[in-house]
Amino acid sequence: MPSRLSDAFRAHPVHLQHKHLDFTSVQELPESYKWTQLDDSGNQPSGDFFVDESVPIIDLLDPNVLENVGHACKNWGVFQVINHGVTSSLLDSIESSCKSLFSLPIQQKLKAARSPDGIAGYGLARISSFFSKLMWYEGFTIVGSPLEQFRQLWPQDYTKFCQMAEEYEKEMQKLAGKLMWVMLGSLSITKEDLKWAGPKGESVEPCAALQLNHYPACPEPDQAMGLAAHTDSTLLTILYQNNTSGLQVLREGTGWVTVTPIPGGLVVNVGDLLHILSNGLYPSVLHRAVVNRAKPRLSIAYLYGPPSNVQISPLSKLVGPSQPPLYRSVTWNEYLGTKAKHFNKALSRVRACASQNGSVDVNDHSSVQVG
Ligand SMILES: C=C1C[C@]23C[C@@]1(O)CC[C@H]2[C@@]12CCC[C@@](C)(C(=O)O1)[C@H]2[C@@H]3C(=O)O
Ligand SMILES: O=C(O)CCC(=O)C(=O)O
Ligand SMILES: [Fe+2]
Repeated sequence: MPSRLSDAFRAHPVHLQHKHLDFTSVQELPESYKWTQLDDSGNQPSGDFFVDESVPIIDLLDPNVLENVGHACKNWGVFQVINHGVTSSLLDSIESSCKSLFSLPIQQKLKAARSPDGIAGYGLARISSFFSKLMWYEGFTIVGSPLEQFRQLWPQDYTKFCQMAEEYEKEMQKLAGKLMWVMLGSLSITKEDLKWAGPKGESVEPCAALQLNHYPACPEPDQAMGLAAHTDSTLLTILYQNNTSGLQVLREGTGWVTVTPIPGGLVVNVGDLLHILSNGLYPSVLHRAVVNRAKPRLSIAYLYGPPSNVQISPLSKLVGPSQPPLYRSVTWNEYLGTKAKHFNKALSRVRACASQNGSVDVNDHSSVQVG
């Protein structure tokens, strides 16, 4: 059983033909990038034009923060956070470094290509193997120190980039720890209830990945897909998006709702592991990224999870005779492997007794087709 996050995909290598497009030279969308409704998992009418609903914005300094976060997690599985303590100068720096990174020639970026059974590096979206059409997307995954890969990629500039990425990871780790306790606190879970977080609640070596996402401007955005609908496998994800819209979340009964960027704001979403811990009370939100004709879009996701070999299961405080545990226990490593194999059916795979009692997964996106 793998015990480090970077070993999670060893048993389930993802073989993507590395057909990398030089997006800058394309005038017309190639057939292989044209999505129809059938290719698009979970396609629902877009809520953009008629929905007067928007993802909650939460001020982390608000005295009612617990209640507000609880409401957002329960009803949306996502919120935007302000007054989070991460400086706008750090957000600006990482954004501009990512811009330089993605503007390198494709041959150079491929020097740091992710291997089929690896976790870190440059490449197509990992979930691409579940779809017959390609995404208008390129990404870079960083786990721990990015030094080695960036040395190959950027022999002159890598130290500056690495220092900044490490500072960003440090700040995100602090914020993610804080957010985790607020999100759990909103369920009346205290630090004593979470054994793996240490006696005082100090998180024992949490695991995390930094995902740099780039969606170039697209000649036919209505037919293209940036990043197909998925949930994150994390406890929670913190996403910084530049000032270009593209992120959409699926709201039951409404459809796709755009998460409009707010200056200095960060998007926080509930991941599958928090859904499991909360025994299904907090849904992990299905989300995707669409593209546009005018401007490239950048986003930086901090994917935060528990130590990779800790067993995660519904918290005992949230389980009782009338609320049986909905999921069996699973480590993050094991769950990432399950996700690599079963994608949007991964949660159902760890569902307790799903086949015996015939119950339906409250967060089951298995109606979502994979191509
Ligand atoms: C820790 C991780 C979560 C993630 C897979 C990864 O190894 C690093 C990238 C993450 C990401 C980002 C885009 C969507 C996603 C489903 C994917 O394919 O790669 C997530 C993965 C996840 O949360 O399962
Ligand atoms: O680019 C976005 O807005 C979404 C990115 C995302 O979902 C991810 O990195 O997991
Ligand atoms: Fe995501």
